[in-house]
Amino acid sequence: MPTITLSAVAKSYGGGDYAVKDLDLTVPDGAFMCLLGPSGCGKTTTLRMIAGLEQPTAGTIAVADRVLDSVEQGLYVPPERRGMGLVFQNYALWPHLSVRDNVEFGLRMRKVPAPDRRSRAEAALKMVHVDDAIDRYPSQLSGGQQQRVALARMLAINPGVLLLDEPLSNLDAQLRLEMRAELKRIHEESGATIVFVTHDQLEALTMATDVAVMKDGELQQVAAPMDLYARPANRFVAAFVGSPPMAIVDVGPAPTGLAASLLHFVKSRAEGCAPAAVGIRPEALHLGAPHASAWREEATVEAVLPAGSSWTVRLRVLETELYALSYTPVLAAPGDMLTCWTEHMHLFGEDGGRISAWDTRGVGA
Ligand SMILES: Nc1ncnc2c1ncn2[C@@H]1O[C@H](COP(=O)(O)OP(=O)(O)OP(=O)(O)O)[C@@H](O)[C@H]1O
Repeated sequence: MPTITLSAVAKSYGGGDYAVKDLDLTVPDGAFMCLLGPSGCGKTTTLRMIAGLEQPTAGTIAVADRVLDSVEQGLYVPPERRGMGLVFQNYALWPHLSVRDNVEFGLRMRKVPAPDRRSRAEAALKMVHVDDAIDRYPSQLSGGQQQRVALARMLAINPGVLLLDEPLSNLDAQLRLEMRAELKRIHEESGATIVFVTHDQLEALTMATDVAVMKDGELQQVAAPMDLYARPANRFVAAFVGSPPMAIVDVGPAPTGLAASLLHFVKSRAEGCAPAAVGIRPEALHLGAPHASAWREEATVEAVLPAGSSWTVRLRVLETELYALSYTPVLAAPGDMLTCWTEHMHLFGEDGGRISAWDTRGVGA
């Protein structure tokens, strides 16, 4: 199975702006890599370059030791010779062909003999759990089933690399949830290397083995989902990943109120540490009796928002609004005064980058 390597890849559509800038990215063999970022950050362009649908302006793309694009060497392998399967948001199935024929279509184009075609189509449809609808037409299927057929069509050609561009965005919330679990299972069963484009951080965190976060055409961080969440490399990733988002408080150069309180705490724990901003995730902000070593302040409850299994509380702390997320019932009412506290802060420097030494409290100590 193949590792995909992008080296110093850039793409300009003309006019001096770059959709993708100097991208170095390795998608490990068998990974489920999500390209994550806000609209326009270059995710689709990156995927289309891997697919061969766009040619890079600079750089090299290789799969295993086979170079597919090299601007320097004037080398370019067209999409149909890359051995990759693509599924896009609009997964057009042929309306006049049955599910079986839709899936067999790609195999027919590749001149696979009929009996082999038949068994491969059946196996692929079985894998995506729509084998019971094999003789139906696309109009007789739900959106989720159609999406599965589109996937089966790709899986049947047995690609080493599967490229998916927001394939779940046309589905309703329930189906999206189901399909996320299905895609994970399909990834494990097929062993394919998957690159998946999404702007939905939850989708990325739940499915991926590796997440690459992009902003303005530039790679911000590549990490396993929990590492990305626990140790975001900079303010952008910290604010983009997590819901409700991390509160990020600017603490320099002459902080007052909450900023002063946080900075005072940081300096008391790590002498010489001078962060520009302090971040607190809502679920790391607790209410009630604090741990001895924790940062704490008095908070006024502004609103309690129960959501069945969790409680979001809007607090006012030293004139600043903060959110706390609790997974145990919060029995407070607006106007109540409580102590809020945390032991988990994220520190960011002047350049927005994470001060990782703080995570082990080695800063300035
Ligand atoms: N064919 C094109 N011609 C000119 N500019 C383009 C073209 N395709 C994309 N762009 C520009 O390149 C930048 C990156 O676009 P891209 O579609 O890769 O981003 P994205 O992160 O996938 O966004 P979205 O989630 O909205 O699809 C954007 O500024 C976009 O306007």
